[in-house]
Amino acid sequence: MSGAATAERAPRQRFETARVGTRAHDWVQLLKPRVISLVVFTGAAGLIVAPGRVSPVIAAVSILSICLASGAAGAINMWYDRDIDIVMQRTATRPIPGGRIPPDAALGYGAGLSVLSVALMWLATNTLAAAILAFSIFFYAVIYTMWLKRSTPQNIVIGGAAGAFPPMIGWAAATGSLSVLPIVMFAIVFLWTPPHFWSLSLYACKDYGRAGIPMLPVVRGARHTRWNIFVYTLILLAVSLVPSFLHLCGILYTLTALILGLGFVACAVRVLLEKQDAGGVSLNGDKAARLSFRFSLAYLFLLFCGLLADHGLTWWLS
Ligand code: HEM
Ligand SMILES: CC(C)=CCC/C(C)=C/CC/C(C)=C/COP(=O)(O)OP(=O)(O)O
Repeated sequence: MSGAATAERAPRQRFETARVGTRAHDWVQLLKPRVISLVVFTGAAGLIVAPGRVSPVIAAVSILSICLASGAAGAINMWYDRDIDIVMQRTATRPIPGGRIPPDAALGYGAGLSVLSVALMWLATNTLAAAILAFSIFFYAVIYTMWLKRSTPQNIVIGGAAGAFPPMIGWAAATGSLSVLPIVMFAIVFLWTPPHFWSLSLYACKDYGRAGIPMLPVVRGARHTRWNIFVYTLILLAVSLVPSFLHLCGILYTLTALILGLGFVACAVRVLLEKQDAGGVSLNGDKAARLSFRFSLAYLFLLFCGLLADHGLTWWLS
């Protein structure tokens, strides 16, 4: 090959590589990968603390199924929400509003991955796990996204159930049944979701208002939302201690839940006391709400780490 031909092709090859790379990145972004990471972690925790032994291959396929299902639901959510995502600053550059993935292709991708994830779970484990997985996709993609999100300020209180199922799915995958602990784990994620999301919605309120989405601070105001965050963190603290009162967990979990829960309540108190105008709108760049949102992510991750560590310690001592 002549030197001139090589020189001519090199920049073109670089362009093709960049384009392929960018497209792959967009398909991954459609799955909401960072959200998946925490969803999968809570699902894996349910699977690990369940009684009995699961083969590593079955465990891996179960976790992969939860990962694909969560991503599939995210892709369908982004397909349906393309009209509002384009109006909101936070979401305007997503692959569909950004014009990089056609809406029909995103829907096909989400639907295909949904079927694949449920089929994989069913083949690898049992009907109960596959059924709850299918219901979670339906709940997030249809009940939350297509119905509740645009119709009521209680959208995420009810819709939060979708994201709370993974620990139950993990447990069901391992045992073929359910029990008190996975139901309490469901309740923890369910009660965690409102303060998690409302903290963010306090500083993303303008975006939601512009898109006409009836999120709590848009409809009932920032002050009401601040109080709701506080109340939910208190209830969450109480419910996170239920496994301890029922003797389902040991001291390691109890201490973790207590310290993290008090930390989350402290964040909520800062949100309540943030310098604000008469309507509760922050005069401080929503510093406290931003901290509370970040803390919510650390809280759930560390609480489930505490549960796993406690489980490991009990197993090691027995
Ligand atoms: C219906 C319930 C939920 C709602 C409405 C909600 C809402 C949100 C929103 C709007 C964001 C910001 C995303 C962005 O900036 O692109 C976010 C971030 C996040 N959420 Fe949730 N969430 C919910 C449930 C969950 C659940 C169940 C989990 C995991 C167990 C979770 C984990 C995360 C994570 C890890 C992030 C950070 C993502 C990032 O850094 O890009 N969320 N959530
Ligand atoms: C197993 C399985 C199917 C799990 C589902 C997990 C689940 C429900 C995750 C919800 C996470 C999330 C980012 C919701 C926000 O949606 P949004 O549309 O309000 O937020 P957006 O404006 O950022 O799109």
